[in-house]
Amino acid sequence: EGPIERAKRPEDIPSQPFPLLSDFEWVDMDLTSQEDLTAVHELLYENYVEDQDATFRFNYSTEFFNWALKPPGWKKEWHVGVRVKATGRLVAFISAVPITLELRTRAIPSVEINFLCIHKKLRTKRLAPVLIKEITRRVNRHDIWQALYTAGIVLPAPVATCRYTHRPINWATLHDVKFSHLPPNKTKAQMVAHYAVPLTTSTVGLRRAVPADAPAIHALFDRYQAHFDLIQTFTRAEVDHWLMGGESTVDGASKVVHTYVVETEGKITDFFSFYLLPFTVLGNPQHDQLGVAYLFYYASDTGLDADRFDAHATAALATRLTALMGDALVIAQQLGVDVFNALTSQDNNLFMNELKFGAGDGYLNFYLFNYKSFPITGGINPQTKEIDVAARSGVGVVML
Ligand SMILES: Cc1c(C(=O)c2nccn2C)oc2cccc(OCCCNCc3cccnc3)c12
Repeated sequence: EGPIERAKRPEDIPSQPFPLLSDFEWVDMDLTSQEDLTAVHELLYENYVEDQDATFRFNYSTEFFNWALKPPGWKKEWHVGVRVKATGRLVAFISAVPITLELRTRAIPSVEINFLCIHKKLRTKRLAPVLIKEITRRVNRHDIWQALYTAGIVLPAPVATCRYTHRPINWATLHDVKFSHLPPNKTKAQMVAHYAVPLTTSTVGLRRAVPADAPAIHALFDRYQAHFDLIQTFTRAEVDHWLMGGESTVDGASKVVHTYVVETEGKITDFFSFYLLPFTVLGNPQHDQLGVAYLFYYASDTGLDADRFDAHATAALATRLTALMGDALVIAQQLGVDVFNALTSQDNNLFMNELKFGAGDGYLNFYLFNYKSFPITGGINPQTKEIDVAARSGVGVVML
């Protein structure tokens, strides 16, 4: 395992931007300005990823970008836009944010590439490879040579493949928007009852995290995720940002990322987090938005000191995570979420059957740019693609 290309130096990298078609120009988006944040939001609102049937489109808010694109170490020159020279109209975007990866305990200073978006009217102009080459140049100029990215499509050699899973919370709405279907031998009332979630949480000591919890969360999280093969490691400032919300917080609470802790006798024994990212529903008379939560990072000290494959420790962790994530569903329901999404990564397979997560028909492939790695299990059987509960995933990193 290791870098593919021999190490270059920043001074070997061109200082001039990659050539663009003559009608277009590169622009560094200024995401400290509401105007540019809104321009990026609108471009993606109208042109970003949709599901197969063009029923749903991601709806990333400007608060979401304040969180996702401005972590510690963020750079304006890594928020790359393409404008039409004549009109100034934003027609494409790609971003990089700094992340420290660890692959089997080897630290890899990297970036995370995300939000590659090209206006629908400019597809098939081969703009995507140009955007990727330009963001690579801008990152290399800062002496970073590896990158993490995900895609629904299969490109050469994913480092891991995980499967989408969904836990319906508001089954009736999911049925209205044709995401969930009524099985032939069931009634709507039975489906609604099957997915009913309690109105209140049950874990003793569960509460919203506050900034003062960050050191304890950081210590627990470092210990917990040491057992995965591919993780994102966090500085204290990165815990403050990614788990406490950073700039997306208004009066201490983020509207995007929601983090909860379990405090038992003055000690933080567990935490979990999820982020809210709605879908725009296309062409539906009853609903134009779908409330979606995505499981983010979590940790528990249950069974932490045992060997990862110790059956008793695993069973104890499964029980604990089932209780915690059951409460995450309750909190998501209180926030108006219609479906709670998770991947087969992390230790999610330990609770998803018990909590009625169902396998989706989407897959998320993880890619490492310029780094050769042995494959990592994504929590599914490579042949059947079915969720493999026994094979807990080696993927600890979560991509937005
Ligand atoms: C996306 C997504 C969906 C859906 O598409 C979906 N849920 C309810 C209705 N729909 C249509 O379901 C998931 C389950 C787990 C993780 C996920 O995503 C993980 C993070 C995705 N990163 C963004 C991304 C962008 C482009 C391609 N792939 C991923 C998803």
